[in-house]
Amino acid sequence: MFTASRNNNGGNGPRDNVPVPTIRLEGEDINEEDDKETPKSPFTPPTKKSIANTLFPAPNSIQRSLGERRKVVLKPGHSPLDWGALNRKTPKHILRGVPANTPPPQIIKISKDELKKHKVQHDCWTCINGKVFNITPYIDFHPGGVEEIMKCAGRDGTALFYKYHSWVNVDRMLENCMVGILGN
Ligand code: HEM
Repeated sequence: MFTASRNNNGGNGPRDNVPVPTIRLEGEDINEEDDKETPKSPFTPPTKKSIANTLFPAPNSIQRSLGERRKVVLKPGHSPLDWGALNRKTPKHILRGVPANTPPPQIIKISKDELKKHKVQHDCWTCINGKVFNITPYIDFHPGGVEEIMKCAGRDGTALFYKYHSWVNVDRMLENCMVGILGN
């Protein structure tokens, strides 16, 4: 007799305890073995509580340990994807906020006094892990809101940054906004 069965393991062999449906073609012989009642599913249906406990972020993640997520509504055109697009089409010196012929950020030293001068929304720098970034163009794109990101304006924001989101890749996100390296 022909039975078409398919495991739910991507076709790589049967999985333990998982019922496999049997499809019978019309007019074919019935084998008693096949006629047994389908075993009960080993899965219990999810409840609201179990869904809340299993969705992203994972229950034991850093995100959860911070309590309620505090994302804000961003202005239209300010999603993370829009930030990516802006980075692709904007010349780097504009994102860095420096003249076009400025040497690469890796060889520019910035003093703490200079960093302090850039602490307003239209001219805002911060330092994370020793790298100074011009965050002026990013402020409106920050998923945590303007008020939060402005707490690191004109100063070293490393501790605050890691307190809220150690998982965010700041070097990648702000790579085109890097002004220089923090000196003394
Ligand atoms: C300058 C560098 C910063 C960058 C590039 C940055 C980037 C981000 C990104 C990408 C997210 C979304 C995270 C996610 O969805 O998983 C986020 C959320 C957030 N950020 Fe920042 N951030 C910066 C600085 C800060 C600072 C200084 C603070 C606080 C004083 C802060 C507070 C927050 C908060 C509260 C959220 C929402 C967290 C959540 O989703 O639960 N951020 N930030």
